[in-house]
Amino acid sequence: MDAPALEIDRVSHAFGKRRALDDVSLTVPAGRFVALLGPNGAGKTTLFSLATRLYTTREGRVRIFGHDLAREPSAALAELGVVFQSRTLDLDLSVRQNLAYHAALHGLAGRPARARIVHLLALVGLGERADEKVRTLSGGQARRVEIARALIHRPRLLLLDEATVGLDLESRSAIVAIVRRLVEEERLAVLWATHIFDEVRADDEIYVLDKGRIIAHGTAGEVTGAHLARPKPEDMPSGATAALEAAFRAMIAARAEDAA
Ligand SMILES: Nc1ncnc2c1ncn2[C@@H]1O[C@H](COP(=O)(O)OP(=O)(O)OP(=O)(O)O)[C@@H](O)[C@H]1O
Repeated sequence: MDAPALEIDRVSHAFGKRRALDDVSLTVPAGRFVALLGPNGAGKTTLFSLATRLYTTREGRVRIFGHDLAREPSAALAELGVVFQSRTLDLDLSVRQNLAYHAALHGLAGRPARARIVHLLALVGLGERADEKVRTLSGGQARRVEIARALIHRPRLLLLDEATVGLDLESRSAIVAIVRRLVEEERLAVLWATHIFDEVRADDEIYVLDKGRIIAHGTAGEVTGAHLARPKPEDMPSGATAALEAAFRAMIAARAEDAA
């Protein structure tokens, strides 16, 4: 059996006195889509920064396909692709140039690099825009280039931090569909961080992060059921997305009451 794509094992992280992550554990199995749901400030970006070794993990362990990130960083990071929340493409280079530059950083050049770029741009539906400057693309298209770029070295795990933030509904749906297809067809493992409920399906495995702690884990359907046991009639949600959102609000409210 494959080692899990990602194991976050009892990880904590503080910025000075502010504890951004507190004893967080989560697992993304190989070839699976897992969502990390949390409001702004929950700690999602901090978790991504630790999983990509931007920050050093001082408490707890991160393993990628069984490779300990602290002890075997090269082997671990070779399996990892990441799309950060903030945009990082060079706007004045073409789509192809952006990808070629990134390929070179991974030691991929010449014909194999060119072929990989063509393949990935087709995968994200941008084959025809390869020679246009990134500046001419829409926000959603630029995000799709970032997904292609993150996959250039054939990682088996992709982390996406609020990849659809600021995009219109149509662009968001296109990106979610591309990522889900990569999971189904290419057996890519994905950790999808979001605070947008309609990106999560009832049968998706989710972790709910709030104020640095995992407060719920299960399928979205299970989490919704557990936290909406006694909904008030006026709160009865009309669909799966609304149900998850209502459950989420119930959890956060319960935690706020406990803290008071
Ligand atoms: N570099 C930093 N220095 C100090 N505090 C930080 C730093 N980065 C994050 N924090 C704090 O850590 C907590 C978690 O922030 P983080 O950015 O990880 O959350 P998030 O879930 O990604 O939210 P968002 O979606 O708004 O980015 C917040 O209280 C934030 O203010």
